Amino acid sequence: MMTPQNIASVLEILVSDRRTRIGLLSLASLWLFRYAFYSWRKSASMRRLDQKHSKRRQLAQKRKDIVRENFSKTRSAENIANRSAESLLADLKNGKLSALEVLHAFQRKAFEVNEKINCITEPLPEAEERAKELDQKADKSGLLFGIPVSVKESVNIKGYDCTAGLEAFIDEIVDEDAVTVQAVKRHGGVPFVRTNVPQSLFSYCCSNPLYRETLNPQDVSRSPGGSSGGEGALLGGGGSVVGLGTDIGGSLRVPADFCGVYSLKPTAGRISTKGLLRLSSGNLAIRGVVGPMGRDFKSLVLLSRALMSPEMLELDPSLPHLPFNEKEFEKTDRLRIGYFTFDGVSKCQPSNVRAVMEAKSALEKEGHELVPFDFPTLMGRAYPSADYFVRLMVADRGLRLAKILENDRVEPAIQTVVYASVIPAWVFRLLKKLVGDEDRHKAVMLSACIGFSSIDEYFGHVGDFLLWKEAFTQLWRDHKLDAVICPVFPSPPVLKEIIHRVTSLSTYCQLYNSLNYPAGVVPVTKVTQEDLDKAADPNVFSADTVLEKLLLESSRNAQGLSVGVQCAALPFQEEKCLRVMRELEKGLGKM
Ligand SMILES: CCCCCC/C=C\CCCCCCCC(=O)NCCO
Repeated sequence: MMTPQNIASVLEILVSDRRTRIGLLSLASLWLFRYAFYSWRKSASMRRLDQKHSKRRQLAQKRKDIVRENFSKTRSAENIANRSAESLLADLKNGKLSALEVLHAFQRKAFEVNEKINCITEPLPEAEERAKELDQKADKSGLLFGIPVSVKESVNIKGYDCTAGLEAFIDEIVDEDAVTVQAVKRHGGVPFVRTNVPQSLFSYCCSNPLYRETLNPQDVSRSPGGSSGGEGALLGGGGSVVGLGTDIGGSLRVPADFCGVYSLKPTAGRISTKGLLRLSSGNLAIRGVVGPMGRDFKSLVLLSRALMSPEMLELDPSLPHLPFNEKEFEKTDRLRIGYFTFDGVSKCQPSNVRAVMEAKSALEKEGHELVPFDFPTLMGRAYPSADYFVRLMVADRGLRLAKILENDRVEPAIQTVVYASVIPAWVFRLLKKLVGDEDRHKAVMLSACIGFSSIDEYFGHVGDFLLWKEAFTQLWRDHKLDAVICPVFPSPPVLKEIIHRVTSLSTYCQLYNSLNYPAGVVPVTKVTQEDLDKAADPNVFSADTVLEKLLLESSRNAQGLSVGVQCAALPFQEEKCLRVMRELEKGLGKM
């Protein structure tokens, strides 16, 4: 038996033998040498990385200086940057405003907002020339004529590197605009700034080692959400009126919700994704999309029209021929709309339940029929939507991303990816058995880390997933629904210290990525003291999981912050989705 005495006597024998002593000493020195060598190599590579970051930031600063000098020549015009895209467009077309003065007003405002919340990575100095060219044109047609458009950093812009805050892509200059940027330009839009993202776009944070952290314009102690967080923050702060974001698990919708603005996640395949930095482009089960964001609803519709225009279809002939259907959008007949406030995974705080119920009343006021759509109960626990999403999203256990991150500083939000790629799957399988399914969020996270042991298992899972999607759509049809409204996120905007932990809480958004349904966000209400009192009362609201408890903590002092609602429709029915959003706007008295 191995007792401490036995171990001590074995050690004594070993140490008393001279040759063993020398052997042990050599082994220890070798280990020490190896450790010192790797530490030195690591710190040298971190120094190189810091230099690379600082050089890239200097370039961004140079571009800022050029742009500042240009807009300083024009007098300050706050009243321009406050206006909606629709009202600007009217004056740009009738000649009351020039594209250049509109650009300068937005550049000035964007810089002002950026000083407070660090939401832009850099401006695009070439916007100046573009605006001047537009001002020379007699033909002022184009859905976005002269409108400044902000662009998420991971969307390709010719002549720039699109990094997603990853070392591997710094200075990798792209030679063509993304198709969406080309479409914006064809419609007379003026891409003018690039907005910040979380490292790798694989989280709901908005921080990366290169461009650092973006803050929420409503409350700087909170995150703007991600991954289109810079975009949401700039729009919410008033520095842009429309912009482009991307979404594979909520990245257009979480920031819109957290920053009090509008967005539309389209069906994958409706808007071209050519020219996006996509780290999971090989994932056909859960597909990434690019979509519009807007400071107000009408501006969102304007950009949506441009992104689904015949010009877009011409630029990417692989898209189905579905130009924006004005007739469908303009319809006014009564709609049958489902609603739910619990998806079976993440319990919503009172403010977020109230937002859905207020949206329900607003839509009823407009004459629509609202019916409960409690899909988790109707489908039974055999259909855990969150589990399908995460397992398929990281079917490679994050291996691809972990390789890209090899020489990088890694942000806390994606540390799990690095751990999962080095710890054997059986460890997570065992942990999942021990933990059980009681804590739904832990179970979801562990599912993601387990991955698949064979292609056979993966295909089986995808097969089950497709059946789940069919069952969901059938349920929707059985309820004769035109659309569904539900929460965007289970809580108000989250504190920046904990945002990196909420990945498995964004289940309301992930649902529509799994289903590939279009879904948009409308800000509906603001958190009240009464909401917070209810949240703190265990008789009214009980947080079940560790993360729900953490969210509850984070919601303290959240009064006054915006809370939105998601509106979803069946695949390729973006117009219907926007129509429900419009009806909601009307019902809320915003139109
Ligand atoms: C194997 C690693 C486990 C890590 C656990 C991660 C769990 C779930 C991953 C989902 C994260 C999705 C975030 C997507 C945000 C988004 O929409 N990005 C937009 C990309 O264009």
